[in-house]
Amino acid sequence: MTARRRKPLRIGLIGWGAINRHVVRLLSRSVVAEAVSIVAIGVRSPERAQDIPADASLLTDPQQLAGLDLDIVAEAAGQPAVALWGESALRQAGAFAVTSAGALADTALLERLMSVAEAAGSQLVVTSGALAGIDALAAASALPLDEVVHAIVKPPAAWRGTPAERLVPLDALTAPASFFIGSAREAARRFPQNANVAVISALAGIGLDRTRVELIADPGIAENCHRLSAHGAFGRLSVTIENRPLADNPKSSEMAALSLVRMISNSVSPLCR
Ligand SMILES: NC(=O)C1=CN([C@@H]2O[C@H](COP(=O)(O)OP(=O)(O)OC[C@H]3O[C@@H](n4cnc5c(N)ncnc54)[C@H](OP(=O)(O)O)[C@@H]3O)[C@@H](O)[C@H]2O)C=CC1
Ligand SMILES: O=C([O-])CC(=O)C(=O)O
Repeated sequence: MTARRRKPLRIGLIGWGAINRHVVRLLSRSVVAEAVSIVAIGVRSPERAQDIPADASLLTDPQQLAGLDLDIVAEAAGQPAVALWGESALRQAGAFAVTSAGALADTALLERLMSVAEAAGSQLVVTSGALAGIDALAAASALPLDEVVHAIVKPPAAWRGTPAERLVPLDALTAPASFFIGSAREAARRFPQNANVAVISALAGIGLDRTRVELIADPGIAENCHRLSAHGAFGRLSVTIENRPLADNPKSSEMAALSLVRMISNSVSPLCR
């Protein structure tokens, strides 16, 4: 990404839940702590937004991003928040980093945000989220790709409160159960809290309709796992990551927060890695 490099980097966060709270904790202990400043937090329910960073303003309306001179607005608030905050973020900051990437399965929204970014000279950034291997998949897509398959395997608890409850007996499972096979677009639409990653792999590789996604509940694991495989003119890719779930939200992985921390650190550090 091409955020202006200066110190401190002025960051706005959208959402003050498990991921963004953890991002702030991790940044405050990191080597870039002095080089970043959380200046605003956009929330839906201000009465629930406890313990926000001392210098941050609490925002409830996207128009309040104006005048804050932001470098990055980083979203981790859920898919509806992307449409709600995205246009204003792209007009007011150098970059809008999306964690709820499933929102971008709506092609009209994706195209609208890209055209706002183009007009404003900013960037819509799809963070790698809970995934591993996205850098290689995106690089591989410069040559023809034949197939990308993404299996999302989570413990039954991570699928509670989602349509999986109607497709598989989550509490009675004794072995892994596959309950969805379909396109990345459909996975993200039906499982908005668990399959944002499907859109990340799709946008990196062969798109929302050609990327095949399988969803699995596995009572034998404690981690949120992603198995990504691809082949094409570049060769073959096969990557598995076993993510520790976040203590405050078992649907989300530690790595989703770590990816945001990496993106922010790379925007301010003299070494981008
Ligand atoms: N790309 C990836 O790999 C991953 C993506 N995700 C995505 O990240 C999202 C956030 O995850 P996580 O932090 O664990 O979720 P949480 O549920 O812990 O936190 C989400 C927070 O966002 C707030 N929120 C909801 N709507 C809005 C809005 N319109 N504007 C501002 N804030 C809002 C909620 O506030 P309240 O309810 O109090 O109003 C809540 O505090 C998930 O919903 C999912 O879409 C998650 C994991 C991995
Ligand atoms: O954290 C994960 O493993 C992935 C996830 O929840 C999502 O894509 O929404």
